[in-house]
Amino acid sequence: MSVLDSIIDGVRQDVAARQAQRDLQAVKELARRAPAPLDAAAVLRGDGISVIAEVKRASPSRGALADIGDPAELAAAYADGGAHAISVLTEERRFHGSLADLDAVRRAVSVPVLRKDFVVGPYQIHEARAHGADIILLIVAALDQSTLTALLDRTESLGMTALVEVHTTEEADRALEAGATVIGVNARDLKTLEVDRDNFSRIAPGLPPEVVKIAESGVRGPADLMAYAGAGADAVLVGEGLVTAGDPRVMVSDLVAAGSHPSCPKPAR
Ligand SMILES: O=P(O)(O)OC[C@@H](O)[C@@H](O)c1c[nH]c2ccccc12
Repeated sequence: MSVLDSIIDGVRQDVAARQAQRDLQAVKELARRAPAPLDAAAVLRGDGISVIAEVKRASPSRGALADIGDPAELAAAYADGGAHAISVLTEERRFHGSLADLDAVRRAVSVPVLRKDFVVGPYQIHEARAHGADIILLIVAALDQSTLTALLDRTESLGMTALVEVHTTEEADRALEAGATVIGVNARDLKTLEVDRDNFSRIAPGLPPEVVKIAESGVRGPADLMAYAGAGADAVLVGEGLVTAGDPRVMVSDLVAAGSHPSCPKPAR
């Protein structure tokens, strides 16, 4: 079984346990009462290269990454450094995240918030909305085509933005077929956990100009952001580099400065 399959197995069990506590109707009601979602796609498409800064406690490849302390403080430091959006891992078993982390971050920042998890069904989307998320991650490799399409439609019907994650050109075709308008190319293969930063430049140029393109994983500093920008990225998603940085606020502001510098390449559209 691949790493991805085993993560999904655990996620299905955890979702079933939560759903037994609070059913879909109840979560939908909470979602309806949440403040309206922000237009994240507009933020990410804005001038310069946007930075999505991730609250990431651990990963399957590295184990515990850093003692991040209070996730609200970390998220506030990211926002203070100029992050355009904040990603919060909520998967518990491998990433040590939680919905409590999402709540804490939502209360701490006013920029768009991404719930980063392994979404397998509509329950998690309403749940994300109920906890104040504006963006949801949908991983093409984890979903069959009809489920992907249904989950994308569900996300949009709640006024949220779907970040549809791909790792190959075949997956990118499936994302477009499903109607994705924001596509993330992950440098990390979720089946082997190997990182290949050139993956973005192989896949992104084949995507339509109007699609918002996000380069995910492997950004260690401004040079990686510039390289992704040169290959057409609208935004970068950065986790490990930030949680292990001595001063996350300063690192975010260095990335934001690089991404808004006149010499930084802009996506052609
Ligand atoms: O820590 P990194 O290399 O900066 O990567 C961040 C982000 O791209 C990564 O956490 C990620 C991308 N897609 C995912 C899907 C599930 C869990 C995690 C991820």
